[in-house]
Amino acid sequence: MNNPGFTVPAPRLASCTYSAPLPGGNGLADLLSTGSECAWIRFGEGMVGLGSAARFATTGPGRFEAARRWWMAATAAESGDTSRTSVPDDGLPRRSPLAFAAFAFADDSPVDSVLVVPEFVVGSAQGRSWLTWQVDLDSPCYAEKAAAGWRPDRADAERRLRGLLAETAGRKPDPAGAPAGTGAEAADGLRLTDGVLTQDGYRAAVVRGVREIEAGTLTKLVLARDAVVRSADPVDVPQVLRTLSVQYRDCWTYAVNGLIGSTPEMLVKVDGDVARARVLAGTLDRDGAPVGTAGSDYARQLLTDDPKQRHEHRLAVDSLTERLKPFTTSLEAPDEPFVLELPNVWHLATDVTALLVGAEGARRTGPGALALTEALHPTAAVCGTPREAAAALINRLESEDHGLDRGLFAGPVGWLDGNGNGEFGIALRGAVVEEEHTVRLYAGCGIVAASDPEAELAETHAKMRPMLQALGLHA
Ligand SMILES: C=C(O[C@@H]1C=C(C(=O)O)C=C[C@H]1O)C(=O)O
Repeated sequence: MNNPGFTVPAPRLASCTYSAPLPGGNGLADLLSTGSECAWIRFGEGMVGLGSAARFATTGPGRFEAARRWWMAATAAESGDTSRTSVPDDGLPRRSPLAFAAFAFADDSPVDSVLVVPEFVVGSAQGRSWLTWQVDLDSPCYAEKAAAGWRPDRADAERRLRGLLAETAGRKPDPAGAPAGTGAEAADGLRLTDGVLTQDGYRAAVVRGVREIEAGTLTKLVLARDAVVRSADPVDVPQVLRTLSVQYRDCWTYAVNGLIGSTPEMLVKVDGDVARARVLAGTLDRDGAPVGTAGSDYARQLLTDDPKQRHEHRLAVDSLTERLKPFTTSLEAPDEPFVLELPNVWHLATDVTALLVGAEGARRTGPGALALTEALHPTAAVCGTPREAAAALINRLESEDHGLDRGLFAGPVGWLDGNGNGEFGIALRGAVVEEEHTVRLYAGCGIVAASDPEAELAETHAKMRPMLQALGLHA
């Protein structure tokens, strides 16, 4: 690699992974303590990253390619001993080295897309837990030892982990000073305001979007708005994530570099030769809806049987399958969507499964998670149809008219390993921690010819509800 395309040299990562109980003996989410951890949790399982071994930041249309090249260089030292599957040998998921990642939605966003390589990754899946220690062999701490042949091992890992946990315990926010997270008192110190794209601005943008659709420029467009929560006390990010991971168990709770949330939508998951996605589009607020069986009937009537919702959903599924297909030897996407029930909303959902090309032989020759993410992002679930026309109109109606840059919102967020495996969700139902007392929330809706501005605005409220409630607001 003569011209890797980055000025700071890539690290030379080495790692060791071993079976171990979760530190502290509680659940994964309980490892979140300072707010600077990385996280990826669903149904109580997943991974939490502690500390930092290396980091890469980039912007622009080449952000995925730059990240991919940096990651290839960083993991080259360990890439000799890999098989493609993430569940090999002694039953431990082979996910090392591992980075958490978040990418900006737009090619021209000034916001950094990042790869974060935590020093420790604590993982849990199928009742097993493990620890991975990752170091940069060229960093001042290890260079001399590494030159003499040293490589990370379990004994050193355990020593280092004890040190790291003691350090972070010292930085833990004072629980007495943290917001309680529920109840009227908690809401007292919190203030919710419109963001740069106000609610009035949002209605106006939807009207203009519908007009463009009627004029035939495009078929579907996703428009977003932002809102800001300011808190008298520092925002208790670990508590917010713990709440989300418990209340939205079926969603992927994520934290990377200040981007936090719990998304129900999977852009692409690559495990060995198999790629999976969960496409969502078509939303119904559960607030005020009938409960129990009556609720399911209501959801079926207003989602499954509604041509507007079905149309919106079909466009989102097609945008994913058309772009995924060239990388696959077989692809399954049921014609009939199912209704995904979340605590705040119902969605029309389609799960897609595909077998990737290059499935023969011992090593991956087909695309990895990051290459697929680049090919698939942005789908019509968060951009529109056709993609280019929708992206241009989003730029006009959100950015030029109102100064809203989506930043990492609606971009891919997740993790990747050194073998091309990984999971990238779409960063929805989330927020960016802008500073200790301020978080900016985002939510968007698919706009089609039949869209009503007031109903779309109401839908953004429903989509912000999980984060608002986790922050302690009554929403
Ligand atoms: C854009 C968002 O959600 C997307 C839009 C949806 C819709 O318009 O029905 C549904 C799920 C997501 O694909 C969001 O949550 O902010």
